[in-house]
Amino acid sequence: MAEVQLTGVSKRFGREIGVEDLTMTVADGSFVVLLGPTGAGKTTTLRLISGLEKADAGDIRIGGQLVTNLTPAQRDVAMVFQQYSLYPHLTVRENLAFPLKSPILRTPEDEIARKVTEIAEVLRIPHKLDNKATALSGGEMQRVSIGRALVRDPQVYLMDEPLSSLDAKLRSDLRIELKRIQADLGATLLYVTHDQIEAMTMATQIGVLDNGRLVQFGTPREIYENPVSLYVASRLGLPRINTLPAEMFGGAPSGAATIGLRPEHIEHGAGKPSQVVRVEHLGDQTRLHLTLDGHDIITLTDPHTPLKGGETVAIQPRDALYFDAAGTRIA
Ligand SMILES: Nc1ncnc2c1ncn2[C@@H]1O[C@H](COP(=O)(O)OP(=O)(O)OP(=O)(O)O)[C@@H](O)[C@H]1O
Repeated sequence: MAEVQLTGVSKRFGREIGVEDLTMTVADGSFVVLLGPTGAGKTTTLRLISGLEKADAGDIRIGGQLVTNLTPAQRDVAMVFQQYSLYPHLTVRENLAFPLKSPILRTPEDEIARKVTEIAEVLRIPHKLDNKATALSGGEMQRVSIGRALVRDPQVYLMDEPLSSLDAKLRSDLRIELKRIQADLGATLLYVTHDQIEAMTMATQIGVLDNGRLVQFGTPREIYENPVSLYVASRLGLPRINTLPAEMFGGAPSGAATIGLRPEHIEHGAGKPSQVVRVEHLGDQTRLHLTLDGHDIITLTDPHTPLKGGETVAIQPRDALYFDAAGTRIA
């Protein structure tokens, strides 16, 4: 597979910023996740790499080769979209085989059959191989779409929220499968998601986009534990990071305007008394909704907590994050 390198890439749509001066390297064999709210430029980045959009400025290299002026087919990338794109009149088998039948590839028939069977098994649809694409559930269609990318051996895979239309169980199964397949193939994969569990568990690196600009690039742990700004800190973590006036607990560093408290930054049992508004049992976590001097705080607690709404619990920060008035991290 190959490394993807973006250097100073910009793309506007009229006055709208798609991406702005984007410089990023997706190393060979890495799994990079792009995070950012809607409109941040994630899809535009994938479309620029695949050649579906043309950059206004900057260079894109795949495997060291400048591809800025190449067509999508010449770039040899495989893209999976959020919405499945299958040939409805073909069977699942024919849909999966289609990318291998390109005259350029000249894949032998027995090799095609072997790859199609292998991918169908990985995606758990071998019993559907002879169904028409239209005779599948939405989740099965999306698995075939992913399969159509995986049967190929492109320079890079580009995936735009490929699991978002699937139910929770299939999504978590495929998350693990996709990560395993990527690691086994040593594939280079650039992946867009809004799902932070996908980002945390699959990514080797995460790139955070803000209005077309790359504001931080690092491992999931770096992004979570050492965010450069409040914006980045707010992209990961459930419940979301709590933000309070910096001086609320005393001891804030000079220049701090906001203290950012993730659940693990909130110690219970000492400090300032806060009111319990509600204890929320979500099954996999138990959330404690608190209020302190008119500020709402959401944190986590023991599932067997005796705390109830109306009670008081003392809290204090531990290893919290501090930000200045512009949201830049200062401590
Ligand atoms: N074809 C287009 N024409 C006009 N504006 C566009 C076009 N494609 C993208 N944009 C604009 O570029 C910006 C970035 O869009 P993009 O789709 O890359 O965001 P995104 O991060 O992928 O968002 P989402 O999470 O909603 O998919 C947005 O302001 C969007 O409105």
